[in-house]
Amino acid sequence: MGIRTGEQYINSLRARKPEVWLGGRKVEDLYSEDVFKQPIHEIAKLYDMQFDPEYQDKITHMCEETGERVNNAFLVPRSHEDLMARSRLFETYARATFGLMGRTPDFLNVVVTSMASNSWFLDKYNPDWSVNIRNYYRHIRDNDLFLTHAIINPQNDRSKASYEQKDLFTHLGTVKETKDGLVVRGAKMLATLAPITDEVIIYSFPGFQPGDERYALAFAIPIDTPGLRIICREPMQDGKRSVFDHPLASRYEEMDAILAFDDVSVPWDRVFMYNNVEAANSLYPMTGIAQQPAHQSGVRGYVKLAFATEVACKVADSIGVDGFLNVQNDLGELVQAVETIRALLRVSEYEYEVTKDGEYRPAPAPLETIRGLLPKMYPRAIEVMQIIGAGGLLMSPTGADFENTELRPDLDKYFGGREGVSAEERVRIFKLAWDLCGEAFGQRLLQYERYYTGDPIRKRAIFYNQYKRKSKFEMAEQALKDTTKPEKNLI
Ligand SMILES: Cc1cc2nc3c(=O)[nH]c(=O)nc-3n(C[C@H](O)[C@H](O)[C@H](O)COP(=O)(O)OP(=O)(O)OC[C@H]3O[C@@H](n4cnc5c(N)ncnc54)[C@H](O)[C@@H]3O)c2cc1C
Repeated sequence: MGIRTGEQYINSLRARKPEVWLGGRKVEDLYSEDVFKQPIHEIAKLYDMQFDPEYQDKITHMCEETGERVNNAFLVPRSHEDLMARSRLFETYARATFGLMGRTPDFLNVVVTSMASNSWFLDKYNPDWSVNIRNYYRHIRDNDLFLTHAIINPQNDRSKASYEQKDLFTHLGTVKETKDGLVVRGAKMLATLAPITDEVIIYSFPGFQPGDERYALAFAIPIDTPGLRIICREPMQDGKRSVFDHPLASRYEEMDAILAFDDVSVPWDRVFMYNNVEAANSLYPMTGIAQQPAHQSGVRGYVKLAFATEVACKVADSIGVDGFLNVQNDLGELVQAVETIRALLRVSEYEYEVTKDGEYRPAPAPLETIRGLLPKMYPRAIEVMQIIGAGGLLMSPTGADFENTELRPDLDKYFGGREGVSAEERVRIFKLAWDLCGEAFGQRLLQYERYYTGDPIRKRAIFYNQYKRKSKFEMAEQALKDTTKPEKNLI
């Protein structure tokens, strides 16, 4: 089949019935549920872009294996141009949602592409596993599927291993093998957008110890597999808020969920590994599934930071405060942050690595640097927006107020901005800002930037340790040598 339209994506959602729990009730018809309607349409728009002549060549390509047109997320990069083709996809999708939706289909499709193209390392454990992941890659590529993933154990007692928790199956683990596959039980989190995806893929960060065998597993199943329960967090919006009052929250809510597996059967051909601590710990380093998706996340994060910066600038301009030195200083800082991330992205794309199998990967150090900087830069952009918007952020009337003819003259008079900025224009700008910096929706966006791919503190510690292993500290050593020379040699 190759690329799907938005309508085909929606039809496949309507055809299945995953077990989704929302606010204490089971969702009967996902598509009619207000909370999900608009996000479904935002994802559908991305699918439709694949057919739009303006974007098609930017974000899709002809698959060599099938001769069909497929998304660039399924491209195994064999040249610098391939890397840039992916980059174009990431940026096009990110711009379509202002970087506010992190788990658009490209994210996990890149993960699976990386896993499949590097799955050879699994052969020494079980050759079926690498065959399964390659076939799975073909399945999602050729049907243009949308995946969620859950790689983290629920936060129960982090001071203990999975097998030491109160119940052996609090964290997702293998219960038994049958002739048809594995039976798994327990929970994983934090599956963003799970209710409106086609499939879920399960794997984990490294760090397994002997004793963790039953938890060392990776597999993928359809999201409506019997026994899989999707427990959603409280929605940040009810799906009924007006686009005027909540221009971003009303459209880009990415629902997050815990996945509870109640003796779920995973067919053998969907098992990518199990019961093997060494294989599970090798998955990240051997397959590039940190690097390739970090490219998507870096581009998306760049777009999101650039968007937040633009909104902060518009707020300042609309009330005529951007002539003040302190405001210019804050906004200049944000623009420089955006430029820093853009430069790091370019370095990662131009100082690429090539694996021994000829796969091109963006350079990891600049991507990890983005990963370390954005959890500081994005909250700072939000803080600057709050500081500049000040009291006005709280003082926006509603769209309904603007429609009231009795009230409207007052609004036009008291809510107008600097010369040339009407009341409605100023209020619209401030509402954009409030969704980002005041609403629960905006707080989630901030938390996402901190944690979307692991703990930034531990990630930076790993980054430092890698640097320490590689670095010979040559300049410092040279300077030390110089100071041991007799003084006369120093002139
Ligand atoms: C909005 C959002 C969306 C997300 N989407 C997804 C998704 O789609 N799929 C997915 O799989 N995951 C997703 N994540 C989850 C994300 O991967 C985790 O939040 C992240 O890995 C951190 O894990 P945690 O939340 O369990 O925090 P924890 O690991 O429990 O950390 C809590 C605190 O304790 C500290 N801490 C914990 N353990 C240690 C330790 N061993 N050493 C030192 N300090 C420690 C941490 O520094 C942190 O301050 C998402 C997260 C967010 C916030």
